[in-house]
Amino acid sequence: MTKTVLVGAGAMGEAILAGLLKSGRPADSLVVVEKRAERAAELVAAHGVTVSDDLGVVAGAEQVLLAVKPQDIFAVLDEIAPSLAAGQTVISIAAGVTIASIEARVPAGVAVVRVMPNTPALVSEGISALSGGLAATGAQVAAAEELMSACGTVVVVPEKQMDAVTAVSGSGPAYVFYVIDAMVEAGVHLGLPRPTAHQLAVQTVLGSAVMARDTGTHPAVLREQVTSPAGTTAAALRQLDERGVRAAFLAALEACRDRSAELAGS
Ligand SMILES: NC(=O)C1=CN([C@@H]2O[C@H](COP(=O)(O)OP(=O)(O)OC[C@H]3O[C@@H](n4cnc5c(N)ncnc54)[C@H](OP(=O)(O)O)[C@@H]3O)[C@@H](O)[C@H]2O)C=CC1
Ligand SMILES: O=C(O)[C@@H]1CCC=N1
Repeated sequence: MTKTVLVGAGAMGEAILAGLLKSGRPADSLVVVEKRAERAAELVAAHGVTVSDDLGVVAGAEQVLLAVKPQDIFAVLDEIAPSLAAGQTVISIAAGVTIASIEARVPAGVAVVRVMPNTPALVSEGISALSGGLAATGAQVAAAEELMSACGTVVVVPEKQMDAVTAVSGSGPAYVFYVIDAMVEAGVHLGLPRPTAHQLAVQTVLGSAVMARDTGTHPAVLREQVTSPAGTTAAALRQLDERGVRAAFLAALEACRDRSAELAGS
């Protein structure tokens, strides 16, 4: 029996697929559904997995992981519902889409688990927040946790926190890449060769994240440790404060949360 069927191997689906395979998950325990022949060939060549254009392959799978856009998920659910049966688990990573709206479209006894992953899953450094639905047993939620743990850290959260989670970690890598890109461009502006600016910016973000994680020290304290009296960092941070960067982050994450909530009805 195929253990897991992945429906949708776009940016996030392929990152999860790569994370699963990198963690040692056997390729023959996975089937990917992809309708476009050209994309299917790419996935076979890159990952050595079985790719089908038939959503009927979900029949009998232990887990069906839906990685399609929120705007497409209900059409996919309506198409696969006749092939699903009690005991299977549908895992959705669609932003905003609620567990109840999925449960309403699958047969009774099909477990639903909602997950918000992020793209660092590709390098097994992702973080996924996960909530189980009404029909999901402890064992089914644990199996979903195990699946996602191949892509990095997993935390279980109440579903009502999912829009906020999306604002912090689901969309979060985009903010970090934005910061890296801005630091590289600024470094080039200051006269550094682009490869040097890139290496300095990426390792600085990586080292800072590892330090925040491994020391457990509050980021404000870590920031103070960099900020010598009347020094260079204080001059830089003053510019960030004067230009409203902290307020911009709050507004950005609020907009993200609100868009996630809107997608519930997509
Ligand atoms: N990108 C991210 O960082 C994150 C995304 N998510 C969620 O993941 C989901 C996917 O997002 P993302 O990867 O960015 O989007 P993409 O558009 O990159 O991927 C969506 C994929 O779904 C495929 N698809 C659509 N309909 C079907 C179908 N009927 N059968 C099989 N495949 C289908 C598309 O194929 P085709 O191109 O051939 O139409 C495409 O490959 C969304 O719900 C999003 O909210 C969650 C967390 C993070
Ligand atoms: O931009 C999006 O809608 C998706 C959901 C979280 C990250 N990317």
